[in-house]
Amino acid sequence: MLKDFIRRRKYPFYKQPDAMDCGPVCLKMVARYHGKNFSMQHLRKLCKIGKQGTTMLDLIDAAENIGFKTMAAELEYNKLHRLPMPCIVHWQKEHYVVVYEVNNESVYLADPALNSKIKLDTAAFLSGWNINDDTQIGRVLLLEATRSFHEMDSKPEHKTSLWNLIPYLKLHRKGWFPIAVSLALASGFSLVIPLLTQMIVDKGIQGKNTNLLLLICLGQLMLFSGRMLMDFVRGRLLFRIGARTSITMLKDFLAKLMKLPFSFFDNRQAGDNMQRVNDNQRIEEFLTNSLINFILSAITLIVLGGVLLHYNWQIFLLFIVGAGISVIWSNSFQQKRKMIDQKKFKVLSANQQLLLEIFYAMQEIKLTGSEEEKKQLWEGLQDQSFDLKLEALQLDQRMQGVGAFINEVKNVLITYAAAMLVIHDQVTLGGMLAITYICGQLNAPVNQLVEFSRVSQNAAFSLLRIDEVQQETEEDFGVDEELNEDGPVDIVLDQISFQYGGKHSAQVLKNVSLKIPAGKVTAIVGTSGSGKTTLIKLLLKFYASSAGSIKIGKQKIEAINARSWRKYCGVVMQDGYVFMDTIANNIFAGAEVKDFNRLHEAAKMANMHAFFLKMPFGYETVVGRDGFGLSEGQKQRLLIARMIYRNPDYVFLDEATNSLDAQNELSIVNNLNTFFQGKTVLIVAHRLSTVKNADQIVVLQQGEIKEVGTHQQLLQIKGHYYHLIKNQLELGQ
Ligand SMILES: Nc1ncnc2c1ncn2[C@@H]1O[C@H](COP(=O)(O)OP(=O)(O)OP(=O)(O)O)[C@@H](O)[C@H]1O
Repeated sequence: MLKDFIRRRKYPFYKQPDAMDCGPVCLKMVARYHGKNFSMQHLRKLCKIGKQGTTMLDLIDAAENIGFKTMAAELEYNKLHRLPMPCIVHWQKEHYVVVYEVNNESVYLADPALNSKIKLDTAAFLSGWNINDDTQIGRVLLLEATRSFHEMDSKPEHKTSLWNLIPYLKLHRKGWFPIAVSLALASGFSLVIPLLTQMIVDKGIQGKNTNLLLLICLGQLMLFSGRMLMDFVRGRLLFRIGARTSITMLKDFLAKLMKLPFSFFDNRQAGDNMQRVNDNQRIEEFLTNSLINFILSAITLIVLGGVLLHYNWQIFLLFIVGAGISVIWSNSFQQKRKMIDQKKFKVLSANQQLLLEIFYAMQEIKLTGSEEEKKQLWEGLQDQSFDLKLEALQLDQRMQGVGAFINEVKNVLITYAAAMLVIHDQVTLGGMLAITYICGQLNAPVNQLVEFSRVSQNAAFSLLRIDEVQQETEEDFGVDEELNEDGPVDIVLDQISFQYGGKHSAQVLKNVSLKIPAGKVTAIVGTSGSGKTTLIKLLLKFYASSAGSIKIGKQKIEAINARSWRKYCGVVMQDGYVFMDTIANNIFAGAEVKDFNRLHEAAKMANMHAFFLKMPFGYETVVGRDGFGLSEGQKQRLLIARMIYRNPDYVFLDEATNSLDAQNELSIVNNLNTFFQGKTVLIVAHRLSTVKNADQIVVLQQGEIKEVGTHQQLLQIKGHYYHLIKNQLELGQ
């Protein structure tokens, strides 16, 4: 039994840093079980993790890449115990967990979304594993470590622990000295107070010495005042150190984020990055609160524990046994608490998701009349949440009630034992009071030490998550070449292929070869989803192609520093963003020189000058998400003005005029045609009016180039282009 317990404790467990990391973390746990340590960064890359996480096929590829022989199967529950363990199972149709052991009543599993391993009974396991409710069948990925796995070198994680905070703390050396002094004095106080208590009784009361009594009380008063003053000063110092450390860390974090490639943000949910900002706050809380509480508790325990031992070793032992039983009692509830936490977490996130959807989709809800449906969904979640809260409360009450009873029994026993010692003249009455005072003072530190182990684990995990971002390769790491700029040059794509995910994901671009000539306008047309935006993103170095090469003049795009390249590009994307800032600053965005004459010119070309002048504060009016509202068409024209102000050599427009009315479009397209003179331009558009004057038109269908030519040439061959724009021709555009 004990052997089983020890063995199970050794099963590796890792928590997933990001919402979509369950696949690679499961692989990490299984590899660790077999003795190899692979970093999350490495496994994430192998799993080709995207916003939707990893597919079973990509997980298999990744496992085979590190030397596992794999077999994926759909299997009946009663066969699970015969499989080689550990294995990975598909969980609740959207998640992966590791199963370490299966026996008659229970399944031991490691769910990376939780804080530690859990044991589930068969019914609970089946409810998460079953493919559907009527069967006892689920999906499993079996992994066998082969020779090549054992011969492979580990690629361990960059080492992170709470010690990594030391360089940050060193920045505030001066503040730590007074804190250390205040802690030393605090420990002195905790030593002196029980001794003073004893003196009051033994010397003051029993010796009927009123002067001494007064003196001790005065001394006690001064000690308390001193302690309060020190707590006050320490609180301030800690706040400064914690807040400054957190700001420095946050600054480093944001500086790093800005240097990361676009794919980093594309592959993660925004919530994961926000979570990392919260992680910084958690570390601040750890430094300013938990760490000092821990040190204080440890000092109090050592000093008061020593004094108690000095008074009487039997009472000391009684205290240790009592405290030990109470800690074991609270720990015995861990498993149940974890399971309730898991359910609570799910309900909470579903609740948050639903509320967000209700706020964002209010228009659709009203239009479709689904108010009642959404309300019922929400109420259902509230009922579940209520049941879980009640369950948690009952558990807590049982735990705390019995815990308090154990504590009281311990206190009564100690009082009884101390009283017996007084009766047998082994301890004075003052000594007895000092002992009960000490035992009372020791309860809180014991609980705080237990709590600290949990808080420090969370802080270490937060630090790991922040450090993971610090370890990511920067967009321009080792890429120093500037663009050789003597005016625009040709951009040449040679056999470009691209997939967003792993090798099993869809090919978005297939062998695309294309010359975008310097100083000319190239238009790309094609049905929705044919890869037009993706092509622009490759040209802007947001992604690297899976195969083939892109050259800007004679330089390979991958050799050119991305920031240097983008300096020469003016882009209006389909989902371009208007910052919450003034109109002027929105147009100046990223510009080194702020020239108001040029700003007005750009706005005029985008047909927005007159409109901006009519705004409440003209060009100083704040627009954007929470600013003054702009229509889609006005937003697009502002983005066009921004692009014009940059006066780039290379222009990329992705459906930049699709929200404009015919009148505005005509006039802006005319202005742009003048602006395009001498620039290399790539336009993605559906509207005939935007593309027909292009020097060359490229037709992209399902990631492949089908036709290239001028409007007239393509009309004549009556192929893909003709069919794409036929309706617009008939409409006479
Ligand atoms: N970040 C992404 N991750 C995974 N797949 C993506 C991503 N972005 C686009 N895709 C997929 O790539 C394919 C091409 O998308 P893309 O946006 O390039 O098409 P498009 O031709 O610009 O379409 P539209 O005319 O509708 O804007 C689509 O099937 C889309 O689902």
